[in-house]
Amino acid sequence: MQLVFPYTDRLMNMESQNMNHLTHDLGRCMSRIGRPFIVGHRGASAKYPENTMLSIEQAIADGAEAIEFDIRLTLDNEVVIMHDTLLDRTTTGHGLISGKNYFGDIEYLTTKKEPYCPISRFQDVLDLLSKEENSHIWAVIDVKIQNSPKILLALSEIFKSRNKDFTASSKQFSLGIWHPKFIPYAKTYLPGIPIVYIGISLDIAREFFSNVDGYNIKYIALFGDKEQKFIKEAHAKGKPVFAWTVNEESHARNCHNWGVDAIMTDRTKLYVDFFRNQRHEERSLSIERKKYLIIEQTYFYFRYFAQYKPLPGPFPLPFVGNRLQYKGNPATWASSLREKYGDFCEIYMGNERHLWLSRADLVEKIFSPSLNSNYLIKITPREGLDEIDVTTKGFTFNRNLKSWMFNRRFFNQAISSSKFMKQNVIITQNLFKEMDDYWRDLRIQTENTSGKEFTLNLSEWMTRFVMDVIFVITTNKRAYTFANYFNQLSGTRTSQHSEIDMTESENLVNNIHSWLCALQFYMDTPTLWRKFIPRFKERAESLKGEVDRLNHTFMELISQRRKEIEMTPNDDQLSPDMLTMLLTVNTPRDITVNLADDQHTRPLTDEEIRGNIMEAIVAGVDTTANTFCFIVYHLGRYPDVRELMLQEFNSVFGDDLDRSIEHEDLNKLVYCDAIIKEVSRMMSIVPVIFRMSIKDDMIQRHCFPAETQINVNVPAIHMNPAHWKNPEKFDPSRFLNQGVSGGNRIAKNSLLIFGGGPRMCPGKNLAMTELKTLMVLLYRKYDVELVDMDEPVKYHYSVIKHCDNLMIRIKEKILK
Ligand code: HEM
Repeated sequence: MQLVFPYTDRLMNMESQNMNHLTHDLGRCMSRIGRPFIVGHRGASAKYPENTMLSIEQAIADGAEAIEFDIRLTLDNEVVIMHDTLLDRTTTGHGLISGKNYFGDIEYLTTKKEPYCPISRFQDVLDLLSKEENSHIWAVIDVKIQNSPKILLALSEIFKSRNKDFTASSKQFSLGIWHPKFIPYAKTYLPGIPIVYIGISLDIAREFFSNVDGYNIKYIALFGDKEQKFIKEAHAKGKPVFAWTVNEESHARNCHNWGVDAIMTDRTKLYVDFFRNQRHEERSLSIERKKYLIIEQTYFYFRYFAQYKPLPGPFPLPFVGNRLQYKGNPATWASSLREKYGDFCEIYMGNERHLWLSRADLVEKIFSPSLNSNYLIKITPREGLDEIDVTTKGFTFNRNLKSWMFNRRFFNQAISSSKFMKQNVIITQNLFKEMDDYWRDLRIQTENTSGKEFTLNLSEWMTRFVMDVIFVITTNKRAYTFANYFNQLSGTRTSQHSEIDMTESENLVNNIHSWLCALQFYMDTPTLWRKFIPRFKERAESLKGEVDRLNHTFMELISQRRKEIEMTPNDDQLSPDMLTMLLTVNTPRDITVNLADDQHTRPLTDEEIRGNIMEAIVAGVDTTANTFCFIVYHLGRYPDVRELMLQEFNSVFGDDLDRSIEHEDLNKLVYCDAIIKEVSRMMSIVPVIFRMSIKDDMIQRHCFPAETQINVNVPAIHMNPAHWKNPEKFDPSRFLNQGVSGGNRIAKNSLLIFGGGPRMCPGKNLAMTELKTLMVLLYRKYDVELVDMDEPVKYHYSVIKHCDNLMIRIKEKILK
């Protein structure tokens, strides 16, 4: 398949004097080769020791168009090709490279890995690329973040010793920069050499690197529809996007489909061949398949006109139904459907019928509390979900009710035990302290520290913070997500955690993100599309690879913890995290209290545990973090409400701003509780709740068969004046004095923050505990304001409502 890069035409038409060589030459070459450039990451490092001449030469011999390597500066000012700050991992030497001379010391070392190679210098690479036969090879120099910017001066001297100006070098080299502080030095010392941002954060790329010539982004950070918009944005500006480090076939294929311009890989030969072979593959629908599709559609319209009396709704088109009208925002779609077709209407996703319910009285049956309810399953049978093995495991997609009930019982009791909740409050406080230290460091680094004020993007911090909290309470392991973020913002690896731990966790967290993409894709994409349309088929394969990898990682985590438990002496206490509880329940080391009953006497299998842990993380993090951001936004907009909340904190904690929070304190925070509910009502973080009819049924005299998909339009119910007085008004007091005579009454099924019936959110109490603890921690310590009081809150949807770029200003209160 000949793929023309989306931005190539534009590049070709641009005046060449307005472009640097990187964008210009890349544009030309790519339209010619019709696939991403292959860049040898540290050379052909899967075959030969990384960052050596042997490895770089091999990458070129394999047919790579470019090479990538890292540079470090020695004590005697030589630029050597090395990744780490230390010699220890890859060479026979020890200690910091910056503390050793090249001459007389590093020059005598070799690689640890065979065949033993000398340590290369930048000079050597320059010699190689200056050869006539290599004049087409292009290179990315990774200027590692821990280097002093003076390495760029040393680099400049080496270039100058070959050519007086940088014209020749700028055609072959580009500088990979991690931190914006290097940019002015690069522009001064190496004028004309293109600069590429290297990193893992698209937000940082957008905010601090808008003036560079290209982007080299970690593969996983480009995963997801929103993330891939970044590639389009960059292309619209004529800037290429590369991805690192691509060592899986499915990843390479994804990069190709996303329009990534170059992939950095350790396995150069494999990918040069891979793309060569791929282009020869034929992809066309066979005649049999086409026939099958026609018969299927005829049957669909027969049923549509003859069998059911359709509800109001748009007419479904062949094959796609009303799918094309869906623009990725469930709440807006639900609201426009309701406006046009009323509170009870229908649409078709492909050939599948979906009923939409937008009023509390319509959902009465759906949220019946009975365990014999007709609505205990959430999603209609979808082969895609079977393929990724979630329909008999975990919760949300589990169609096996026996297995779901078994899991749910243990999950519920594990996370609602008081031991677990207490631990959660302690962990949140400890991690908040660490995050607060990072904020202090960043505040000190910023120039304006007057009045101890500090501005931060709360939405970025909170998704990472809550990920860490939920990770620790479920697995007793850190995710280091906000420490990683701090390192990126500060430009140095200054958080106290080890680089290996942090990289491993970062990969895991990214993998969870891919798993979520996979769930959505396999749930929404019809089987026929996944099987027969090449673009969907490839995406399906690649996402399946991500799911398998994540399952494997969690299985390893579980077996590791099982061993740790076995090694722990019987008298020693085990940590009350969820993984340990689920591993020990119904075993002699059971640390849960009355968790099991007569019907639930066996231990959980590793696969069951995996499902429970993964869903706790996936379902708990974004929901809680985004709810917290929306709370902070509302408290910024409504100072009266904030004042009442602070008075409540004062009545519970006194004026001791430092006293630690006990789990019991949180029950006393009734106004705080009301704020959370009111914000959640107005924002409807989870805008659609799904159910499937197990048997034929009827709502308001409209009959529908078994296995009909039902979607509940939550914002419509949360904002319906029939259920709520002045629904547009932010008024937490509507949740006070419930159950008191003459007090407020909440209409049945009108508040669906956590869903309803037996499939209601099992993390409800944990979420409320977490949110209250965070509110106390932030508002007791700081005066918090919105940076822009007039700006409406920004958000986007992907399954749930995500708060975007919430900029707040915090000022430390004076301790009494
Ligand atoms: C403010 C935070 C949260 C909100 C707004 C929220 C909301 C929801 C909603 C609306 C549902 C669907 C319920 C239904 O279908 O009736 C749900 C399901 C679920 N939630 Fe939460 N949730 C939050 C936090 C959490 C946390 C912290 C956890 C666990 C650690 C969690 C775990 C789950 C699980 C496992 C399900 C699936 C239950 C099932 O299908 O049986 N949630 N949540």
